[in-house]
This record gives sequence, structure tokens and C-alpha cells, in this order.
Amino acid sequence: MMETNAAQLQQWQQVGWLRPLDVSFANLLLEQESEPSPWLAMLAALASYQLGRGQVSLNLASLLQNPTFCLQFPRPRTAMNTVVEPTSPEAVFANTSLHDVIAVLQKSRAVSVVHDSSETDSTAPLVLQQERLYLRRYWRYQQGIKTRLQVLAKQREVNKPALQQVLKDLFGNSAGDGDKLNWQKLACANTLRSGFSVITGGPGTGKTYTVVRLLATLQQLSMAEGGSERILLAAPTGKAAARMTESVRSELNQLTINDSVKQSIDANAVTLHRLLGAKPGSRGFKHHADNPLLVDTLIIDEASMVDVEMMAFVVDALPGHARLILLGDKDQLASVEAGAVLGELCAGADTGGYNSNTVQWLEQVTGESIPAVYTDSAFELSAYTKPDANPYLQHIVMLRESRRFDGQSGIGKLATEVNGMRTAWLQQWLQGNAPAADEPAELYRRIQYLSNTHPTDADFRSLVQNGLADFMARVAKRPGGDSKASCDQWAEQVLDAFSQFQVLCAVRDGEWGTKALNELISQWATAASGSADSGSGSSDHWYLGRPVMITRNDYGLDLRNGDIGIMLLHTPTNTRRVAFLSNAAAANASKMRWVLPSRLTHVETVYAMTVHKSQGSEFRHTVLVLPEHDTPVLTKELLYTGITRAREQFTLVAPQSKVLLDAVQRQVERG
Ligand SMILES: Nc1ncnc2c1ncn2[C@@H]1O[C@H](COP(=O)(O)OP(=O)(O)OP(=O)(O)O)[C@@H](O)[C@H]1O
Repeated sequence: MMETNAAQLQQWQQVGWLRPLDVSFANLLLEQESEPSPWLAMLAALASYQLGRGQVSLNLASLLQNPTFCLQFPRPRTAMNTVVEPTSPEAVFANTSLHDVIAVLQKSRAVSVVHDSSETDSTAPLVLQQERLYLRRYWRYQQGIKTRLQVLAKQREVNKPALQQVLKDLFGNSAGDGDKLNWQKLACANTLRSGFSVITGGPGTGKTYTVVRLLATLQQLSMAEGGSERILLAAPTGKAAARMTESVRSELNQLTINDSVKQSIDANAVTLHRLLGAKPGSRGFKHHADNPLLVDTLIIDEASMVDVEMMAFVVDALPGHARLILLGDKDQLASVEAGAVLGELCAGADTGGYNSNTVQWLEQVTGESIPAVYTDSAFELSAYTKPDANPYLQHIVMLRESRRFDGQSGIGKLATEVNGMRTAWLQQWLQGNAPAADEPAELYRRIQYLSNTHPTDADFRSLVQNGLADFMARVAKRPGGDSKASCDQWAEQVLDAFSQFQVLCAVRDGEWGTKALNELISQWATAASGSADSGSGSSDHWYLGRPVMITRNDYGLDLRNGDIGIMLLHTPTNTRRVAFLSNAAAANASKMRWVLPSRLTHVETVYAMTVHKSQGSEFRHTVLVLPEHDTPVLTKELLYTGITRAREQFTLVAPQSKVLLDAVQRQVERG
């Protein structure tokens, strides 16, 4: 059986199902076993494979129950025109029981078996906990987070009368709009109750609005006691940090509060890497348990993008008294790295699940009255009566009303239907049917569907060219003068124009993937600009107006993975440079960075980017392009994330509507 499994791993690697890394890891383990067990290599390779696609562990029960669903292998790769028909996961795991697999793992020296979250002395590379097989490092990250959050989540003392007054001043008396619950007020209150909380909500549900009031609440309460709260704002990427800074600053400007409280609030958000003090070339950070951050409250935005490794480093670096608040949309795609931390913490949050303690506390300080549908008696006991109950539900408030997309908005409607995995309305829309009698015509104005198309067809080409027209015009316009200031101002306008329109792809390869579309759009762009400079027009050629995305952090240049720049003529020096918005946190730092293209080693053209890369960004007009054939990466989370990147206009390009309908019914499995 062992030889069979070794040959099987080779075959699955050949067809592109397993990575060479997965197979090498498995072989390494086998070499170290005195009595290698037949299934060890296979299971170790699959645990490593799951990690590569964002799952922290291999769930053995679901593997044996439904191997194809659990592994979600892509379409097999064909080499040199030979079609290899790989053995299916079903065939490999036929007649294998969970009991047998676990018994085999328990006997292996490469596996340590743990029954609870306590750390063991073992250094075995694999950890088996119940039905899940982990790579040790990731098991430790997960346990580290769990242990730390349990401590942070303990209830804290609050001056309730003072809190009641501050909340009343900031959010009004009670019962938000008419008979609706004021979830924003409840969210703000709930963060004060313990050292760990989550505010989750879809786009435009007022997370920033709430956070700004939370900042004011924390400062006001602290100042009333003669202190000052040390609050830090952070986000997983440079772009998300810049967006957080901008939206907090603008919301703060509109808020009428005491001047001294306002002045005590620092709206500058930094990346998590900068916060923890990244050490170039090393996995570790300057701040950790022995050198904790100087912070009383840490607020992390776009928390859905934080992977399990980064979250473990963050909680490790928090001082004992600190408070951690996570903001984000739990329904968005998780980070490409392993671990859907926010999604897992928020499992079940749609229905509240508050116990009587939480309800009583929240009602007392907010004056709101929480309906019974949001309560759950299963959480009454400190020992949870439901075995799968989520212990963090008491710490989560979900904002439920979009302030950006009203009932008339097609974007909001599309996002809601996709998130709810419902296809009936989508089918109507895809077929181009007129709005139903009870639907406003406005609903369909800002959403458009392009079907039966090919990348080189005129309809797709004009969609893209119209979308990029303003950007192209600004690139061609050149600065008002030769001064540094006017050149910077022009570059800022060019970058702003570029950020208004974006093509998003589900995949990188294939004719509807980012690689091919960037190649094609580059040719259109250089042909349209008609400049002598257009050269080959290939997507990696440094032509004027080429938009690029950084694909790897570059600490030397202070550029972050995901930063976008445009190749322009830097008029003060008369050189071609790539203009980026600066990541510098200092208030007096120049807003623009001009970098010589020769210094940029990890960049890609970015007329089209993957949905994963678009997380944390929004565009006025977003075009989501789906491939011709279904693939396992197409999930409702991916569609939801793509749709919710659109602020005013959304276009779906899907050559086959069935691909969309199948994807809506596929959910990411949490690892
Ligand atoms: N209670 C409220 N009353 C009035 N306006 C509100 C309220 N809540 C939010 N808004 C407004 O709605 C808009 C969206 O809110 P906000 O930016 O806070 O949402 P968000 O959840 O942070 O959005 P994003 O998904 O972009 O991060 C903002 O203009 C904000 O000022």
C-alpha cells in the first residue's frame, strides 16, 4: 500500500494537484520513520496541500466522507498534449475508515496526539487533535490565539453611568432609526465590556462611523479619570491602512465633540508589519511577549485579510491590560495565507446568540432593547451546552444596515443574494428580465451583465476603454508646470483616476485570467495612446501610463505588496519614473514617491487584478470577470468580495451564466 501511495503522490504532483513542496515534505517525514505507516506520506502531503490553499488543518472526517469536496483539486494539468487521467481522491480513499486512519497516525513518531489546547513538549512535525491533522507551527499559532483571546475576553470593570452618558451624546437616546435597533451604539458599548471584541458588517454599514465614536468614547472616559488612552490603528496592507486613515480622518472631521477629545485622537493607521516592527529577512518581529507594544487599545481594520500567523504575532505582542478590537466583513474572502481567522471567530454571528448576561449589560448601558431572536439560551451556562457553540459570540456585534447601498441599489441586492447563496433572483437578472412589478427600475441601473463575449470582442473592449478613458486622458495631459508640486499634484490625479475603474478576475490563467487580460489591455492602451513610445505594448514593457502593482514587500523602497503605481514622466528631472502614493506615516512627508522602474523587481501590470488582491480596496466602477469553465476557486465568498468592491457601478462579465450560478452555491470550507 505504501508504494501505491508514493506513486499516487507523484501522479497528483504531475497533474498539478499537489505542489512539489507537499510531496517533498511527505517524503522527508517518511525517511525519518523507523516503521513508516502506509498512509502517513499521503496525509502529510494533503495537510501541506490544504495549508497552501489557506486551510490551517486537514479535516480527516470530511476527507473520508467526501474527498473531492474536501480537497477541491483544480482541473488536472495536461503535459505535452498527453492527457493524464489521475486517480480520483474517491478511488484512493475508498474503503478507508476514519478509525483506521487515526489509528495509523497515532502510531507514527511524526505525529503528536493532543486532546486539548495545552502545548506539548513534542517536536513531532504533525499534530493530531480530534479529527484534524495540523502542521505543528500552524497548530501552535491557532492555540496561541485561542489562549490569548480567552484571557482578553474576560469581562472588565466599566464606569457604567459615564459610559451611558457618552453613548447617549454620541449616538442619541435609544432605538436608532424608528423601531430599528441601533447596532452601532450596541457595537460601541460591547467593545468596552471586555478586552476582545469584533465589529463586523458588509460594505457601508458604518464600521468607520462606529469606530470614530468608539475612539471618542475611549478618550472621553479615560480623560474623565485624568488619563489618556493609547490607541493604535492598524490594517493588514498599506492600502487598507491608508484607506482607514483617510476614512477615520474624514468621519472625525464631521463629528461634533469636545475639542480636547478630538485633538487626542490620532487617525493615522499603520500596517501590522510596521506596528510590530518587521525585521527584514526574518519571520519574527521587534515586538512580542517579552517586548510588548505600548498600547491600551489596538483596532485592526480589514481583519478578514489577517491570516493565522499574523494574528498569532499580534496577540503575542499585546500587553496584558490591552484591548483588541477587530473590524471587518466576515463574509469576505479570507487571506490567501492560511487561516480564515475572522470568519471562524464570527461563525453564527448573523443570529446574535447573546446570553442573558450580555443582553442585560448591553440594554442597561445603551437603552436599546434586544429582541429575543438575537438571544440563545445555549450560551447561558459557562460550560456551553452546544458542543459546537462559538464562545466568541458574546463579543461580536454585526452591523446589519447598509448606509451606502439602499433598497434601490442593485449592487447591494446582488451582494445580498450571492451572500445568501440564493439563485432565483440572480437567474432573472442574468436572463435580462424586466424588474418584477414590486421592484424599482432603479435596482437594475447600476448593475450590468455582459454574456456570450470573448476578450477581443468589441463589447468587452469598449467596456474597458470607456472605463479607462479618464485615466488615459489624465496621463496624456501632463502637469501644469515643471515644479515638483505641480508634477506631484498631476500624478496624484492620475492615480486617483486609475482607482475609479478596475477589472477583477477570479483566476490568473486562461483567456479570462489576469495574465492574458493585462497583456491584451496593455496593447489596447498603447495603441490608443498612439505614442511613439508604445513599443511592443506587451504588459511588462515600461511604457508611459503603465499601471503596476507591487507583488512583494520591499522594505528598502518602503513599498508594500499591493501598492499601485503608474509609469509617468517626472518633469522636474525629465526621467521616467513610477509614481506611488507614499506609505510614510509622518504628517510632513511628501505624498508622492517617484521610483526608477529599474529598481522595481516584483511588479505586475494591473489593468486586471485578482479578486484576492482587490481586498481592502473599492472602485467606482468594478468589472468582475469569470472564466468560461467552473473551477473550485469560484465560491460565493469570491463573488461577494468582487461585487462589494464596487461603489457606484458593477459589471459582471461571465461568458457562461451557469458558472456564476454554480459558484453562488459553493462555499469556502473553513479549515
Ligand atoms: N448612523 C449613521 N447616521 C448617518 N450616517 C451614517 C451612519 N452610519 C454610517 N453613516 C454614513 O454612511 C457612510 C458609510 O459608513 P462607513 O464608511 O462608516 O461604513 P464602513 O462600514 O466603514 O464602510 P466600508 O465597507 O467602506 O469600510 C458614511 O458616509 C457614513 O458617514
